[in-house]
Amino acid sequence: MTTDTLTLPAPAKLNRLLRITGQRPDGYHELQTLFQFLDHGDELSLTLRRDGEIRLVPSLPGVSAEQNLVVRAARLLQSETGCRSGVDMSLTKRLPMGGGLGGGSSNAATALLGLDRLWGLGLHEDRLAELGLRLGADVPVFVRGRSAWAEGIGERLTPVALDTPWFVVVHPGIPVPTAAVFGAAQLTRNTPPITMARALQGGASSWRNDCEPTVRLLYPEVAEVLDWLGARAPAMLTGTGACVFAWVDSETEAKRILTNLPCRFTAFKARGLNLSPLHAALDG
Ligand SMILES: C[C@@](CO)(OP(=O)(O)O)[C@H](O)COP(=O)(O)OP(=O)(O)OC[C@H]1O[C@@H](n2ccc(N)nc2=O)[C@H](O)[C@@H]1O
Ligand SMILES: Nc1ncnc2c1ncn2[C@@H]1O[C@H](COP(=O)(O)OP(=O)(O)O)[C@@H](O)[C@H]1O
Repeated sequence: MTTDTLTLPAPAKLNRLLRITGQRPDGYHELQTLFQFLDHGDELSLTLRRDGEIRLVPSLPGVSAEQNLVVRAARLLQSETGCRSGVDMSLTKRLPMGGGLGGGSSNAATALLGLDRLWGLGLHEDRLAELGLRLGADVPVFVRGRSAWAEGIGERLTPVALDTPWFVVVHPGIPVPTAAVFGAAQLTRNTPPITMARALQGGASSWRNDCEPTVRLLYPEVAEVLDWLGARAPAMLTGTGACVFAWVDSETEAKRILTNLPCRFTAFKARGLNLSPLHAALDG
């Protein structure tokens, strides 16, 4: 049976570890990172249009519909496949923009997989991941939908099963643009690469984020969150920020930390997942 409307999750990700091991001639940084999904995120609704039009209503504050990654994903899919169907999209945004939670990339992956289903394209996951990479370095992991060890700029992915604690994720109330962190002179760019086995062997207590010292220095609001949360549980930066996460043993402990949150910060609690809720929804 075919359906005319799909409503799908676009989960957040955390970078449980992030090492910057070099820089390519085109300026992009080579990373080693561990990606994990959360059971918290945005939601994208897709309704089939037969006239080929692609619409997003309403658009996000500060991002025109044309720049929005879900519209760009839909156009890319149309131009690559010659598909003549269109779509009406609406996005329920819960993830902060520029938060290091991969919201835009996750939205793009949900659009790619959702439209592949809605338009009956039947594209292979490898092809969708390749199209995703053209939209952003973080899109492929959301297309694949498994926790992963990532290398290159994040596109060389090996699935892994990570521990799945409860997390408290705190946003300092300011965005941190990815390009500003990667453009900073003082950023560490020469961390020696390690094997995935060694990274996993060390466990969460050994995992670090190479962006953290630079982000601390450039964004005192993030440093404040790192100090506040770090005093309550082990805490680190996700991606290039702005969000900081801490891992705890139970939902009760997560709630306890949230109860005392200073009102200048926003926060949520979520469980770590090794399978993306998008894939669970599409397979269910
Ligand atoms: C570093 C990560 C870790 O997850 O951080 P967050 O953005 O999620 O915080 C990501 O790989 C980010 O991926 P994504 O957000 O898709 O980045 P893009 O839009 O492709 O790149 C934005 C800009 O950041 C720089 N950039 C990005 C990725 C990379 N490996 N090296 C870079 O130097 C480039 O200047 C690029 O123009
Ligand atoms: N659907 C979208 N959701 C969020 N941001 C988007 C979207 N489409 C385009 N963008 C642009 O991408 C930028 C990075 O967004 P986001 O993915 O939320 O941050 P991060 O990569 O730090 O997790 C935003 O500041 C915005 O300009």
